[in-house]
Amino acid sequence: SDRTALLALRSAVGGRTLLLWNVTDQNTCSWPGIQCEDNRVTVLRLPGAALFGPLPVGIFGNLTHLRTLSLRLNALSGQLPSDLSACINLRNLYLQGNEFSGLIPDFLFQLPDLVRLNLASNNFSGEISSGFNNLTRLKTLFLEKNHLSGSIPDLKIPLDQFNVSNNQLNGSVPKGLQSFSSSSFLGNSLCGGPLEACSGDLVVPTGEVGNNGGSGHKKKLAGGAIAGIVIGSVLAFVLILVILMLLCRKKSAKKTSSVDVATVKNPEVEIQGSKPPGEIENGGYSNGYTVPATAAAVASAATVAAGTAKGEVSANGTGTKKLVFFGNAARVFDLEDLLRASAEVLGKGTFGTAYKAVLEVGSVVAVKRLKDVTITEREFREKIEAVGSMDHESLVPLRAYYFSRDEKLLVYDYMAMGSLSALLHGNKGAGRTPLNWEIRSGIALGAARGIEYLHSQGPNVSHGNIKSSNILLTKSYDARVSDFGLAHLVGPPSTPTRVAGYRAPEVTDPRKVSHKADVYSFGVLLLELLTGKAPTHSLLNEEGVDLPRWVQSVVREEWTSEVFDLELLRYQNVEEEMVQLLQLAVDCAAQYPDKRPSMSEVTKRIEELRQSSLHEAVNPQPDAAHDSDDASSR
Ligand SMILES: Nc1ncnc2c1ncn2[C@@H]1O[C@H](COP(=O)(O)OP(=O)(O)OP(=O)(O)O)[C@@H](O)[C@H]1O
Repeated sequence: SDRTALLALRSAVGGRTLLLWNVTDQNTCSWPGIQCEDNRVTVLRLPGAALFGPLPVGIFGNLTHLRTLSLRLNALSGQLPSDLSACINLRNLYLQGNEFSGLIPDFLFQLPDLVRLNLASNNFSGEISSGFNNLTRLKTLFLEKNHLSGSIPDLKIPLDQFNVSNNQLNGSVPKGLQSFSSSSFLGNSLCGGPLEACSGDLVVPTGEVGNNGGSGHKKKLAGGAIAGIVIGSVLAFVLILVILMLLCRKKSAKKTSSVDVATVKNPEVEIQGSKPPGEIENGGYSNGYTVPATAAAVASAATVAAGTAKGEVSANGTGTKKLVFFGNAARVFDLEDLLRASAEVLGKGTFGTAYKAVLEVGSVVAVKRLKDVTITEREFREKIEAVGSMDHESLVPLRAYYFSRDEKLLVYDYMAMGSLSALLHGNKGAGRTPLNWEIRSGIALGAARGIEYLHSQGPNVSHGNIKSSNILLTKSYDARVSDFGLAHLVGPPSTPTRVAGYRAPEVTDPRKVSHKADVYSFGVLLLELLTGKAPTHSLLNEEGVDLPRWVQSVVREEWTSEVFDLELLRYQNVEEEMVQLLQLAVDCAAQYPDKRPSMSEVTKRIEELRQSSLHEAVNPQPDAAHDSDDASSR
């Protein structure tokens, strides 16, 4: 049984479990570091518990329901016990910071559910097996600081995190791993990818210069070859310049009033729109980042468009170079107004750059300049019409759009308080409105209603990119969901976002997102709202777990002291409701889609718990009321 196995572990490697575990307590599941489901041990966490010596065979063969095993930072040694292969439900295996040795055993590759594997800082030796390719769900692989040798196999699994630094590896970094930074590979004899190019990468086909075919030595280029390359490059550059100049002349002679926006790309705006590295990050704290522009970025697109749009509306509505508005009474400004507006950069996102444009009449709009739109104009218009027809008080309204070959603009209502992301993680200085329970639970409810509305449009309508920078706030902190329907307008991101944080585990193509995947992302958003921690924060703790797993790893009794944002804790009278909302967040972020509630259920639960907290604030109830509530819900 699980109990026998735990007792065997205790007597084999002892450590602090000798003090921690009260063996007279028959309820093994209440022992520190242990969590159970249906009376079977699913989580065993004994980090830094002074465990010592080899793990004998005969223990883990019984703990077959284990999902998380963390024995990091102990002094365990020897080979990994072969009966660990029986733990086929294992998802998280954290063994870093021990003295394990021998080969990385093949049985690990037979654990189909493994998501996180950390074997760093041990004495493992031998080669890294291509058997890791069997672990199709693996997201994190840490093997740094061991004695691993040989070359790195080409791993084709979609890893979020990977590190093999400080081993004795050689050869080149395989293609599939080249997007990781050099720090993942340093301290080896590796080359290629983020590291220095491998010798042999530069093959110059002349008699005296080039690779000698396998000796591994890089031959220096001869002086003559270098001169040849330089002169050749300069000539090619001059030739391109001449061609460009000729082309430009031809074009301007042809017509002074070109029809296409593409010809008036405003270099000034381009510069102002580009971000200084590190300052504006996708999903980061970009709100409030302002670069005053003499003319809006949108104006660059609008300049010619406005000049040519008048009277050029074609009968079918396509091919027009003008703003297309949604709704009946919405046409309160036109391209010329946008042209005269002053603009500032709000931030750069997955789909392009967002600007704030202040119109001369005083109204303010947000303009999103889309990049990487690969679909045809017809498809674009069809899809954007569908987005524009969405109408709900918890969505950021899309007012208008503009389409030309080189410029695609979306015009939204401007949300004065910026994004939830900026509010939670941005300026925490004095003068900021404290984010109390009422505000946070109200934001949760507004966002839930917006997503519920989107889902009510049909089984194929999902948001696909729920995160805190896409929840925007009005002056009165009402939440509005933004960026819906955009994933279908643009091509796949050129660089896949590695640590998405919000993305459900089953999602492989970010454009194919189900209702249940939105629910997962909303769960992460709720956790962010309650903990104040950003889910994209690199390593939430030393184990590199994501926000949902971190919250789950903290026992429920300790949620109040360990998990909640300190600012929120000042409002003690709503502790029970806070715990309920956290439980809802955990339910939403369940690993398996079928276990997650629907958005309408989510909205209902938030409404209920908010009602009880508001009621309580007005009519404080004695504790007994809670007890009876609990009893009835059990
Ligand atoms: N309608 C709006 N009103 C006010 N601010 C906005 C509006 N739309 C976007 N922003 C701001 O502009 C920033 C960039 O937005 P954008 O939607 O382009 O990127 P993102 O939300 O960070 O990422 P993604 O494109 O992946 O959704 C956001 O952080 C938000 O603060």
